[in-house]
Amino acid sequence: MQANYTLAKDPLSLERIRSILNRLEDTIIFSLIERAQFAHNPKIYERGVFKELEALPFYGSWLEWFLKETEIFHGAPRPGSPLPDEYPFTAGLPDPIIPPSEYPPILYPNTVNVNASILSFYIRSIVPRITTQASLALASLKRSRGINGDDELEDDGNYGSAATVDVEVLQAISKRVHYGKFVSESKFRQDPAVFIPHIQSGDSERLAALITKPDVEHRLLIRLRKKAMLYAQDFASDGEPLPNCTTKGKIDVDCVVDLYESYIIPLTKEVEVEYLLQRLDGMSQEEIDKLANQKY
Ligand SMILES: C=C(O[C@@H]1C=C(C(=O)O)C=C[C@H]1O)C(=O)O
Repeated sequence: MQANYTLAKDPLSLERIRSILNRLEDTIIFSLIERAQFAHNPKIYERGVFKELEALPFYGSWLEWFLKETEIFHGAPRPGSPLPDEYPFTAGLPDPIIPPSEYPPILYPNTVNVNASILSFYIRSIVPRITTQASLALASLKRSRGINGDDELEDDGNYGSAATVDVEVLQAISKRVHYGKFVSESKFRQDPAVFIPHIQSGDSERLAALITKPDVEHRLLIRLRKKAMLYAQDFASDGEPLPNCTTKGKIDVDCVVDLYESYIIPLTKEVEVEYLLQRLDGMSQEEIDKLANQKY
């Protein structure tokens, strides 16, 4: 995913960064709508289920294998890579065939990567909920044909399609959450002296309070619900929108809002704080004092 900050006049404008976060809402909602077409297919998230993978050899889940192969093919950056808006889910990736392009060093060097948390909440809390409608329809169809094995009722066999969409959703959520580093750098540069004492004392709570903007979050959740309701709307063959009383729409709107409220926003703020806690690493006290008096 080409970094879209390299050509920007002011890549750290908070307004510009927030517009990118706003646009990523659309990508995430539409990717979730695509995933909701398939049943839960829980076996693709369990390790040791697909013995064919162990012959490769690979000992992760079906989805972890899709993530690994996709990230190798895309030449995903590795820790310390100059491409600061994409982060790998897979550890120990080989060097990309084509060396990564050089990007202007906008972020301070850091090791923050929360993709393990993203993968965990996505598998445990998001996939089961957004695929409920498809899974229930499948279960009803299977029962009508006398198939009752519980582990099969949520399995439509679309393991490749489901995992392909899962990778798209995970990459979009990862980009959105890790854009918190750009937000954090932008806020830090607005007034370094406000942040520096709390970074030096390791006061995560105080830093979290400084970066939290409740009004921005409140407006985001209202906007997100309206977008999800609109994008999920079903239409009749003549193009007339089907009223919500006759159809549930393409996705569970409450689940989309909960994804942001309970997972994406808190994790973005965690990235902002963790990035700030590394913002002075390697600096001398003299450099920090100079920074405290600097206005970008
Ligand atoms: C991303 C920002 O920082 C925080 C995180 C937000 C989010 O994840 O949507 C929104 C506002 C802030 O609490 C911001 O200020 O825009």
